[in-house]
This record gives sequence, C-alpha cells and structure tokens, in this order.
Amino acid sequence: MGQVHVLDHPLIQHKLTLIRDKNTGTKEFRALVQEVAMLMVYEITRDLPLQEVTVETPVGVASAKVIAGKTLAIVPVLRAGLGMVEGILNLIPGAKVGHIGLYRDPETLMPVEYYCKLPAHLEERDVYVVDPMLATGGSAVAALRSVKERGAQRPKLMCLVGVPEGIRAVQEQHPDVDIYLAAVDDHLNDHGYIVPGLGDAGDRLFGTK
Ligand SMILES: O=P(O)(O)OC[C@H]1O[C@H](OP(=O)(O)OP(=O)(O)O)[C@H](O)[C@@H]1O
Ligand SMILES: O=c1cc[nH]c(=O)[nH]1
Ligand SMILES: [Mg+2]
Repeated sequence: MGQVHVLDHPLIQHKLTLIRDKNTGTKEFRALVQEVAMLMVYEITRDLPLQEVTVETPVGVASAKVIAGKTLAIVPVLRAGLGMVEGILNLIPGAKVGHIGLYRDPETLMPVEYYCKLPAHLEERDVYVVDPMLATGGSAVAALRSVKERGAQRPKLMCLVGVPEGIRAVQEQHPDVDIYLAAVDDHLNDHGYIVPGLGDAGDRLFGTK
C-alpha cells in the first residue's frame, strides 16, 4: 500500500498558513504556492538514486555524484496544478512537464478530461502528479490513471491540502501510489470544497471567479 506523508517542515507549514489566509492576494498567493511546491519537492526527492562521476574542478579531479537515471516528469493537473510547476522547475530544471486538463463538474463533482499531453518514456521516469487540492479525489484518481496508461510505474501524488475522503479514494483506486501533502484538513462541504482549505485554488491563482 502506498504511504501518506504529511510534510511538516516549518517553512512549508508557515507558507501554507499564508496561502490559506483569505486576505492573501493573487500575486502573493501565486508566489507562495510556487515556494511550497519547491520545498515539498526538496523533501520528497531526498531518496533519489545517485551515481558516481568524476568532475574536473579548477584545482583537480573530484569523485562526485549526480542523480542517476532519466529526468523526472512533473504532471500538473490543469489549471491549479500549473501554479506548482515553476517552483519545482527552479529546483529540477531538467524535469519534463506533462499536462492533464481536468475540471470538476460543479453538479456531479466528477472530473471531466479536456486535455492530455505527456512526455515520452514515462516508464523510465519518476512521475509526480501535482495539484494543490485533493478533495473528493476524483481528479487525482483520473490523472493517475492517465499517467499509468502511458506507462508510469508507481507515480507519486503531491498536493498541498487533502481530506480523508480524497486520500481514501486514491488509496482504493491506486494502492501503489505514495501521497505527499502539506496538510490533511477536516472535511468537504456540500459543494465539495475542502474545509477549512484555502478556497478555490485555480481561481485564487489566476484571479478568476
Ligand atoms: O478531488 P476533486 O474533488 O476532484 O477536486 C480537486 C480538483 O478541483 C480543483 O480543480 P477545478 O475543477 O476547480 O479546476 P481548475 O483547477 O481549472 O480550477 C483542483 O485543482 C483539483 O484538480
Ligand atoms: O477546496 C477545494 C476543492 C476543490 N478544488 C479547489 O480548488 N478547492
Ligand atoms: Mg477551480
């Protein structure tokens, strides 16, 4: 069974509090989401495999290490997942980026896919599906299905805020997937919003409503 990790680094928790604040405006919200995504990836990638290389320094030759294997793939779930991509690319500029367009039907809360473009050779990459919100879990379950259909082996899911309902849905449909969150909140309201959550992540990132 995949594991659920709540990343409790003080910087992640501090910035998440600012993100939640309804008085945080679009510009600051966007910057904070990128920063938290970067910090989360820093934590999550601490066990990436390394390989030995030699490198010439100005003074001599050093035995050194580089990350082994093919570069990672990040797959944001549009729209809100886009808000996390630049932060991750700041740390891992060589990562490939796929896109899955999903919106949640406001009546049924079921995900509707409208776009999918993924990097080649997903089976050889560490694949991270990213989306700020894990609510009913429908969007994450669908996105994980799409990357697996294109070859991803044990993709990981990274969200800012989840609720137990969404975590359960992912665990039932994708028991192999590790889930990384900055917080697990209390419940969903009648409109499928996370309470207390942070509101509509896409609208707050892009200034829509
Ligand atoms: O777990 P779920 O119940 O599926 O809900 C989570 C989804 O809802 C939000 O997307 P939304 O449908 O608002 O689309 P947007 O990002 O384009 O605003 C969010 O970014 C997730 O993708
Ligand atoms: O609270 C929520 C739930 C789904 N999508 C959001 O953007 N926010
Ligand atoms: Mg939205």
